[in-house]
Amino acid sequence: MTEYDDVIAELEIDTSIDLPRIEKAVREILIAVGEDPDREGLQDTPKRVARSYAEIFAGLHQDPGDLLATTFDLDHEEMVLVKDIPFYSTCEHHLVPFHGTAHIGYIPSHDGKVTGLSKLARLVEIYARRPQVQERLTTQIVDALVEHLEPKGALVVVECEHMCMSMRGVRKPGAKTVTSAVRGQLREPATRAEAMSLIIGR
Ligand SMILES: Nc1nc2c(ncn2[C@@H]2O[C@H](COP(=O)(O)OP(=O)(O)OP(=O)(O)O)[C@@H](O)[C@H]2O)c(=O)[nH]1
Ligand SMILES: [Zn+2]
Repeated sequence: MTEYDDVIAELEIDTSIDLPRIEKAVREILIAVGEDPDREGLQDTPKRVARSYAEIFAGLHQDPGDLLATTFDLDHEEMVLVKDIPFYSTCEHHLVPFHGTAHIGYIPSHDGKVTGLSKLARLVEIYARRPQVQERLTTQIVDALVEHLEPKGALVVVECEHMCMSMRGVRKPGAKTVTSAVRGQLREPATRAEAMSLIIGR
């Protein structure tokens, strides 16, 4: 039994996340920026950051295959689209947040294999809760759909604001980055236009 066991259980954290090591590193960062890690307000900060990192990087230890293993046969071969899925991720270049919304559409396989709608939002979480770049987040989501649902087509659109462009660096708050990844039948202009109009027509 370690002092971290209750945290690991509460947050359902994968035990391969090394909480004491994060804590040590955060203490070092505080010293390096010129702070006193032993002053009252900062005493518990390394521990808090370790817990919060375990949460925001939990996706590194989660398998989208497990998530999408449960499918059901609905005989629905038309487009399914879940839009405006909010999420937070962490920029792998600066370790500050980027956040926004994801839109996921797919046309089920010939046998109408579909997944639960919540699983699409959970899929976003698995890939968002990692050190990320927006482009990779977008393609990982669409490729997981293709691999595990074998849809006739799939499309993912992600819109984000990056804190590394807002609070530092170029300092352009409000600038939005939009990325998309399209596979299969959704590459066809008419089908793609239908999906995009469903996303934009909010
Ligand atoms: N393509 C892409 N770039 C990103 C993403 N997140 C951050 N970046 C960019 O990564 C780049 C890193 O550039 P560097 O020159 O190595 O780092 P930097 O000196 O901190 O750059 P500035 O942010 O311009 O101050 C920056 O241009 C960021 O805007 C992302 O999700 N996708
Ligand atoms: Zn960044």
